[in-house]
Amino acid sequence: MDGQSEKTMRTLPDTLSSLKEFNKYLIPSWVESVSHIIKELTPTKPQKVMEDKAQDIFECDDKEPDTKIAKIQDEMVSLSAQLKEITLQKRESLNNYLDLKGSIRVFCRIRPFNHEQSYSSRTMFTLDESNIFLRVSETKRKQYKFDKVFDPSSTQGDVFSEVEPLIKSAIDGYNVCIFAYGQTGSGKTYTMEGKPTNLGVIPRGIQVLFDRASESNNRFLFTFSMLEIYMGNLRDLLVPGSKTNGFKNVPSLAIKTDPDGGIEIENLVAVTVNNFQEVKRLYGVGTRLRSTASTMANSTSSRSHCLIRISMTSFDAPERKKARNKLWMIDLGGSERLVKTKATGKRLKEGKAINLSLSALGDVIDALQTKKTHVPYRNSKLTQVLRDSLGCESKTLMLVHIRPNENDLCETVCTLGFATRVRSIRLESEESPDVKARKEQFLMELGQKVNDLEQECDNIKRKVKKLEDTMEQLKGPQLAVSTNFVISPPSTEELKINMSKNVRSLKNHREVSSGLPRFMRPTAASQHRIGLNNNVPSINRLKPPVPPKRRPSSVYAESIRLPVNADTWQSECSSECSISMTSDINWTPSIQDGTEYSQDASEYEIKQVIFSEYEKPSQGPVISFKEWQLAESENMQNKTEERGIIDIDNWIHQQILESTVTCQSKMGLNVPKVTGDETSNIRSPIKIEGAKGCNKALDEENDLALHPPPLNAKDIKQANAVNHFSGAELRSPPSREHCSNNETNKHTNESFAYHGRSRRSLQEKLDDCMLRQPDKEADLSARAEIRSQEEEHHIGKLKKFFQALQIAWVGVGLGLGTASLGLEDDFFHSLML
Ligand SMILES: Nc1ncnc2c1ncn2[C@@H]1O[C@H](COP(=O)(O)OP(=O)(O)OP(=O)(O)O)[C@@H](O)[C@H]1O
Repeated sequence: MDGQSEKTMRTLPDTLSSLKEFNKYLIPSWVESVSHIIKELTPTKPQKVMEDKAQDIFECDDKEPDTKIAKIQDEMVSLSAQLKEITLQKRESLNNYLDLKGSIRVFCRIRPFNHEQSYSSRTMFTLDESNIFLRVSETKRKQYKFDKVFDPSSTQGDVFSEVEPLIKSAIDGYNVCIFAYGQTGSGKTYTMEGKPTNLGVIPRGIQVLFDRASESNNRFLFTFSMLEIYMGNLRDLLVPGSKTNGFKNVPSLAIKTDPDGGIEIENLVAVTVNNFQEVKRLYGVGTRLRSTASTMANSTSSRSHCLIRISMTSFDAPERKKARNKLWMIDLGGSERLVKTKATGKRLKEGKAINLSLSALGDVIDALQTKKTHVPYRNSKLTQVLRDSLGCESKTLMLVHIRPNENDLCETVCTLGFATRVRSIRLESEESPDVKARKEQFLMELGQKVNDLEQECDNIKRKVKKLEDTMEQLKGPQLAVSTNFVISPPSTEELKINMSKNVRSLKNHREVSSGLPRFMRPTAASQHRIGLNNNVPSINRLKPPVPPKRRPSSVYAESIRLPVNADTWQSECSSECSISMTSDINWTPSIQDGTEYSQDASEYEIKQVIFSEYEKPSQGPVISFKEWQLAESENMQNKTEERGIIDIDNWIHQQILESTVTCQSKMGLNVPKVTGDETSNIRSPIKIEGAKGCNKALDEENDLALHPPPLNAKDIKQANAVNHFSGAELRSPPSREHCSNNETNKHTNESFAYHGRSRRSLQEKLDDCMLRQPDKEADLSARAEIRSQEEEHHIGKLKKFFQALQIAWVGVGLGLGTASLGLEDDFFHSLML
C-alpha cells in the first residue's frame, strides 16, 4: 500500500464520522456497502472500530423515529425490488428446467405389495430411478423408461416433491395438467387424494398454491370447480341433487370455445376459494357425488374421470397485468380389460367409455409429442375439455400406476405401453450420448440455480420481516398495514365492497345527471357510450341476449345436508357435515361475492362482470392489490364521470360556438353593405370581416370591435375569397377548392383558436357579444343624432351670428347717418361697401 492509500485508510473512520451529518439521507443498504468496503480493505486500524463507525452512521444520533421509518421504508422498497428481480430469475430458471425436462413428463408409481402376493409377483420388476425392467417371460425382460420411478416403498411426500415444480409453474401462469393413469385398483385415487394421515397430490398441491400465492408479489384469485366425465357426459360435482335422482334429468355440460380460443364449460360452478379449508369442504361435496361402484378389482372403483380445476387469475399490480390460467388435477377412470373384469350391462358400458377416452387421450398426447399437424382433440369429451391445457405452453404430468401382481401382467404391459407412447421415447432415443450428458449437466446446474435463488428469496423475505417488525415497534401497528408485504388473495368481502362501490358511484352519477336540465342530460346513446349503463355485462352488450339455460329449480335454493367422507383430507368435520348455500360457503348465484355460479349466465359472462373493470390497463405504480383494486375502481369511476362531464362540456362548447358565430353573423349583417361596381357580387364582405374581427378580438382577449370595410379593390377581393366560408364551415376544416393554402391555414388557426378556448372564456365572450349588440346599435344611432343636432346647432349659431352682424351693420349705419347728417354721400357709400 502506498503512502497516499495509507493516509486515506487512516482518515477513513473520520471521513465516515463526518458523514454522520448526512445520516438522514443515507439508507441502510448504503451503510452496509460501506461496511463491506471497509472489510475488504486491509485495515490500519482495528477493523471492528471502522465497521462500528459505519454502523454508527445509521444507528447513533438518529433519535427521530420519522427519519428511521423513512430509512426503513427506503430499504423495504429496495428489498422488494430485489425480491422481484430474483423471483423473475427464479421463474425463468424453473421454466427452463421444466422445458429441458420436457413439457410432457411421465412418472411411474408401483403400488405396494399385498401380504398375500406371491414371490413370483414380488420379483416381477426390477427398478432403478428412471427405469422399470419387467419380466415378461422366464428369460425375457423388457425395459420401460420414465422421468421418474417411485418404488412400492415411496411415500406421498416423495411423489409430491417431484410434482411440486409443476404446481409452482401453475403459479407462474402456465396451464398445468396432472393425470393419474392406471388400471383399476392400482392406486390412482390414493396418489391424487391420499388418506387423512397421508395427503395426496391434490390437497398438497392446493396448499402449495395458497402458500406460494401468499408469498408472491402478485395477487391471486382462485376458483374451484369439480366435474366428472361419466360415459361421455360432463357432470358438475358441485351441484347437489343431481346424484339423488340418478343424474337422470341433468343434462351434460356443454363445452364452448371463448373468443380467445380458451375452453369454457357452460354452467360449470366455479366457487371462489380463499384458503385450503374452503377447497377441502368443496372437495368433500364433490367426492360424495362422484360415480363409484364396486367392481371385481376395486370395491370403490371410480367409474368416471374426475377432474378438479383450479382457475387462477393473477394480478401483477406494478406491471398492470392480469393473467389467467388453469391447474387441472385429474383422477382418470381405471383402465381395464373388459374380458378380465367380466363386466356386463352398465359396468361394461362404463368400462368401454373409460377405455375409449383414455385411448383418445393417448392419441392427443402422442400427436403433441411427435408434433403432428393434426391433434385429435375432438375424439373424446376429456380431450375437448383439456384442449387449451394440453400442448403449446402448457405442462403435463402423467402419473402412471401399476399393480405388482403377476395376474395383472397384461394390464401392466398395456399401462406401460401407454406410458411409453405418451413419453415419446422415440424422440429421446434419437439423442446422442454426448447431447444427453450435456443436457444432464445443464439440468443439474439449473436445478442448483433454482435452489440458490429460492434461498436468496427466503433471505430477503426474512430481512423484510425484520424491518416490518422494527417499523411496527417504531410506529405502531397501523403502519405495518400500509407496508404490508404479506400478501393475501382478495377476499370476497373486498370484491363485494368494490362492486358495491362501483355500483354506488354509477348511481351517484345518475342522480347528479338527473338533477341537470333535460337538455343537458346525456341521451340513452351517450349514456351507453360514457358507460353509465356499464352495469350490463359487456358481453351482453356485444351479443344479443340468449335465453339462459336453466337447471331444474331444485338445483339451487336448497340447503344440502350431506354426510362428508370422514377420510377426506383429515376432515375436521364429523361424519356429517351441513353445507348450506347461504351459510358456510356462499353459493348464492351472485356476482358480488365472487362466486361464479352459472345459472343465468355463462361462466364467461359472469367472469366478465367480475373482472371487466379491472382489465383496463392504467398507469402508475400501485403496490398492493387492495390499493390497486381501489385505484382501478376509482379510476373507472373517474373515467366514467370525466367522460360524462366531457360529453356535456363538448355539448355546451358546441352550443357556445354556434351561438357566437350566429351572434357575429348577426352583427355583420347589421352593418351597412358596401356599394359600388366592384362590390356588387359580394354578398357581405363586412360580415366576414366582422367575423374575422370578432375572431381576432377573441384571440386577443379584446372587446368585440367592428373593423372598417375593405377600402380598396384588393381588400375587397381578399374579403371575397374569405367570404366563401360560411359560419358552419368555420367549425369544420374548409375544403381545398374553397380556399388557398394560406387562407386555409389562417382559417384553421382561427377555427382552432375557437376550439382551444376554454368554455368559460367563450361563455364570457358570448355574453359580451350578446350584451353589446343592442348597445352598439343604440350608440350608433344616438351618435348620428347628436352629430346632426350638433351640426344644426352650429348652423343655427352661424345663422344667428350673421343675422346679428347684419342687424349690427344696419344699426351702425342708421346711427351714423342720424348722428352726422352733414356728411358727404360718398362717405356713406364707402362705408356700405
Ligand atoms: N401406495 C399405496 N400405499 C398404500 N395403499 C395404497 C397405495 N396405492 C393404493 N393403495 C390402496 O389400494 C386400494 C385401491 O387404491 P385406489 O382406490 O387408489 O385405486 P384406483 O386406481 O383409484 O382404483 P379405481 O380406478 O378403481 O378407482 C385402496 O385401498 C388404497 O388405499
